[in-house]
Amino acid sequence: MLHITMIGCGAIGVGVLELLENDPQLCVDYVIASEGSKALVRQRLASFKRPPQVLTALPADARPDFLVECAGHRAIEEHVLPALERGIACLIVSVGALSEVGLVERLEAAAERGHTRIELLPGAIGGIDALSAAKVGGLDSVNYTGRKPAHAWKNTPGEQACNLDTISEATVIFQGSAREAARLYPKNANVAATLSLAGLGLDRTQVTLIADPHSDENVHHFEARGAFGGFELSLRGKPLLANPKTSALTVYSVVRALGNHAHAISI
Ligand SMILES: NC(=O)C1=CN([C@@H]2O[C@H](COP(=O)(O)OP(=O)(O)OC[C@H]3O[C@@H](n4cnc5c(N)ncnc54)[C@H](OP(=O)(O)O)[C@@H]3O)[C@@H](O)[C@H]2O)C=CC1
Ligand SMILES: O=C([O-])CC(=O)C(=O)O
Repeated sequence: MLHITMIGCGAIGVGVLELLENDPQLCVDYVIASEGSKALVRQRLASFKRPPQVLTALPADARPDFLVECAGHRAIEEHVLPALERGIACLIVSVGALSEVGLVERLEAAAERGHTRIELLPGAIGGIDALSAAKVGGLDSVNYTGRKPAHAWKNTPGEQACNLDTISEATVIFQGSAREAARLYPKNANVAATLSLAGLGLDRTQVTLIADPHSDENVHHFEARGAFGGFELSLRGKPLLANPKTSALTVYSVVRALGNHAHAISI
């Protein structure tokens, strides 16, 4: 049985915990929450058959097989970097945070010092296996378009690009590099950052973001060309009720990754 610690118990964290409840080969022992959310998280987990312990930091003597980050940028600084130094393997969902200059290198250095590994999860997008394999032969271009319901862009610079409450047609709110997209839209930058890290990097990956008043899905579309040929992928993700910025596939991506580590066959 694999022993897991989760950081964050929001929309993704709760979804993951619900799906892991019945897996006899995976046990979540601890959930790390912020001080202010501890009581709420305990309440969320009260009805679980085997509720994990809710703490604000990993105990010094704890040695989980995997630490799974489902929380955000701050949690990478606070919990992932120290865990790597302690030799604990980490799975990261907030891949957009890795757009910050120097963070990838700091994570790599911490993992090397701890003789352990970091796994960046595909989350809301698919085709990362094909894209990173294509990179081996050489990529020429990767173009990504993210289309979300208009309300999913609330509290982002999309509000300055158009009136999200009144637009009647799909409207482009951003066009530029993945680096610029990550700077302006940090909470929506995970897919763009994942494609960049698997492919051509933040400066050469082109991003278009669209607010669509007629859509109730998070649509991720990308096209890649290179020595291997070309491919395109369109993924229409259903948003989670608890957080419309987040696609349900992200939850399944975490569960799949953990299952691949725990079960005899991985795919
Ligand atoms: N790779 C991908 O494709 C995707 C990645 N994501 C990323 O996944 C992350 C989680 O998303 P989601 O579950 O929807 O977000 P939510 O806001 O629903 O949940 C995040 C939870 O993490 C907690 N948290 C934040 N910082 C810390 C910390 N330092 N220590 C402990 N707990 C913390 C928050 O608690 P509190 O409120 O107290 O801060 C909150 O409960 C986000 O960073 C998001 O950008 C999302 C979708 C797709
Ligand atoms: O669809 C999702 O879950 C998340 C998303 O767009 C992103 O962060 O890039």
